Amino acid sequence: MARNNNDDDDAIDESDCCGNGCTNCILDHKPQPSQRAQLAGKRNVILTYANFRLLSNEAHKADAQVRLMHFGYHTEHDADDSILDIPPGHHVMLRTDATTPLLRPYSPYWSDFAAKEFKLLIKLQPNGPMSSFLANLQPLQVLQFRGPIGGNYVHDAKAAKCIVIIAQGVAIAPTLPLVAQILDNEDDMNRIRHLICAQDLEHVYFRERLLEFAQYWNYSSCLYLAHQSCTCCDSNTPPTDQPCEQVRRQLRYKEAAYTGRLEAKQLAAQLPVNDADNIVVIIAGHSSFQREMSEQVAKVAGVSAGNIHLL
Ligand SMILES: Cc1cc2nc3c(=O)[nH]c(=O)nc-3n(C[C@H](O)[C@H](O)[C@H](O)COP(=O)(O)OP(=O)(O)OC[C@H]3O[C@@H](n4cnc5c(N)ncnc54)[C@H](O)[C@@H]3O)c2cc1C
Repeated sequence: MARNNNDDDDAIDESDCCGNGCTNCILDHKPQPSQRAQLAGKRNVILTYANFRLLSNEAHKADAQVRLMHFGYHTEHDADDSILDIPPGHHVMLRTDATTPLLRPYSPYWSDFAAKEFKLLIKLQPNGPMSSFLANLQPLQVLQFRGPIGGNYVHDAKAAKCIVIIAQGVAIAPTLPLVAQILDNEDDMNRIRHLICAQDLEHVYFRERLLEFAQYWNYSSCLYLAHQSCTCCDSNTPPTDQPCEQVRRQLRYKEAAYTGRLEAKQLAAQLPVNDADNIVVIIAGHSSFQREMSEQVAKVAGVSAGNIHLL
């Protein structure tokens, strides 16, 4: 059961941190009133812990441990003076004290400003305390979220750079609003290379959405499928630049894939040569993945730390 929201001041202290060493910790990135909310003259409901009701909870077709959860703002006194603003690339903190107090960050892949709703893609971790709690959620159950937290990457629509977005597994979620923001703005001349690391094609989340993105002149993507199986290759078959015929037949128009991990050689092929100042790299994934990828992009393309952003 969610707590009553009677502590709704905006103070942040040590107890607001989940202790997992997040790159964008709430202690350094306090939720700030958004420009959009200020322009609209409205209150952003999520700036302090707010109640959200679970509207739907679907298992992903390839993996029952991956859930698509849709939440809507819940209040008994909803005067129309509020909005929900979670800018692209930001996350929110989920707080629960069902059994013991727990705090965990989650990154919405979709949110609606006026309807005050958002969606999460959640991978339930074996034996994870928050995962166990989420696995047993009931329809319409009310949870408490606070945010938006982030701001490590501030997009410049006038920059005309090559934005390389590297996403691992469910961490593709916060990269979708970032991509959509660029593609939806006709005046934005930045180009996006979306490098998506997944175990296999079945685990490429939001594949249809990625195919929609591929219609735009300034978007391209490549899937890195570390454990793609087929009947023609075995574990001794070395990865090649082109997937085998069987995997190729499963790809859709404008879909590029590589059956292996994204490593230095593949990164070097994706990053523009001798143009480090015009490359911006955004990395979404587990902290060890973020560390490894940051080191690789710095090494293979000389991208400076200031142009590498971790979500
Ligand atoms: C900024 C940020 C945003 C996040 N957004 C999302 C999101 O949108 N969806 C989502 O499912 N999770 C997300 N996470 C992870 C999430 O906060 C929890 O860690 C996760 O749900 C597990 O919580 P837990 O309490 O069940 O298990 P924990 O006790 O936190 O973790 C259990 C085990 O799983 C490992 N683990 C946790 N997360 C991952 C991961 N992503 N990949 C591989 N191993 C992992 C931990 O290292 C640990 O060994 C995000 C994390 C951060 C830092």
